[in-house]
Amino acid sequence: MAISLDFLLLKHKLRFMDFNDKVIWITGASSGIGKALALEFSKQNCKLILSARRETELNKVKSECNNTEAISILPFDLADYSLMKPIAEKAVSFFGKVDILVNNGGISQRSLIVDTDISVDKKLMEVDYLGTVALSKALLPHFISNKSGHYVTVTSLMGKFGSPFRSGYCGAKHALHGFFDVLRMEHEKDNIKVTLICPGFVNTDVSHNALTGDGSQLNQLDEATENGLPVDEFAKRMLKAISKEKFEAYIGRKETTGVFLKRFFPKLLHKVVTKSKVR
Ligand SMILES: NC(=O)c1ccc[n+]([C@@H]2O[C@H](COP(=O)([O-])OP(=O)(O)OC[C@H]3O[C@@H](n4cnc5c(N)ncnc54)[C@H](O)[C@@H]3O)[C@@H](O)[C@H]2O)c1
Repeated sequence: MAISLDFLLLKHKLRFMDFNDKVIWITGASSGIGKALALEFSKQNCKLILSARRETELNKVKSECNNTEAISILPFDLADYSLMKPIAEKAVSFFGKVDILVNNGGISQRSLIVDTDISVDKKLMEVDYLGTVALSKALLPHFISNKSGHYVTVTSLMGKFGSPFRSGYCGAKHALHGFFDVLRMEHEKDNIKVTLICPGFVNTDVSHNALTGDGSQLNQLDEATENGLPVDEFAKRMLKAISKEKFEAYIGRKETTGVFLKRFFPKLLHKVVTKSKVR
């Protein structure tokens, strides 16, 4: 009995050992998945840097976390992707290093291609793709000189297969997979890791904040998102995937089978998604 208890404790310790004394920088930390990650990470013995655009919202999240003295706030807009170098330098200056960058900030979309102004496609690429890529590139010299670093990028199942009403979003999220697969290959020699997290439906304000065809916000919670995984459960599963240094993790309910269908039965997936009432 004593041996099995020791074994369980060791297993538990091993699972979370990775985050001990680590500095973890989370973008999109003001709400939803980013906020849930901040709360979950703050239970570990690590230091956090929380980013999003709104300083007051970030301070609210910080005040709900454990161990607030080990948390710094760094507000910025992912769309200002030419400013990422000084932002990365500032992040490193807080605790002297960054070990894990969680690229979570992003916006979604709810509009048919035919109704979507090209400025909306541009905005989705700027925030979801270029902002994330520019930030990751700005931090790369630090990871290389440390001979260590972990990029954790939240894409979506929509980064693995398409779904109506999300053309620009799918484009940006697919592009992230291309970029980070190459980064993983080019910098394995520098001990740099890449984990791509692909959420299914998670109960957050993501659809509320999604862009419509003219660039305005949808301002409503869609049913599938509302019935999605509870965000705290999602965050726990995401931490597990990060600690295991997975290449990719699909976190959701039955919608994750879409990845398998796309790979082996693409025409069946096409039929299922096209006929689906879930939006
Ligand atoms: N919730 C889901 O069902 C779901 C599914 C798949 C993927 N995702 C992805 O998860 C990530 C988090 O989304 P969420 O569900 O928590 O939604 P959310 O809208 O609650 O959170 C998005 C976060 O990104 C930040 N953000 C948006 N635009 C920004 C900008 N220009 N600059 C800086 N920060 C910006 C927001 O302030 C917020 O903190 C996103 O990348 C989203 O695409 C979510």
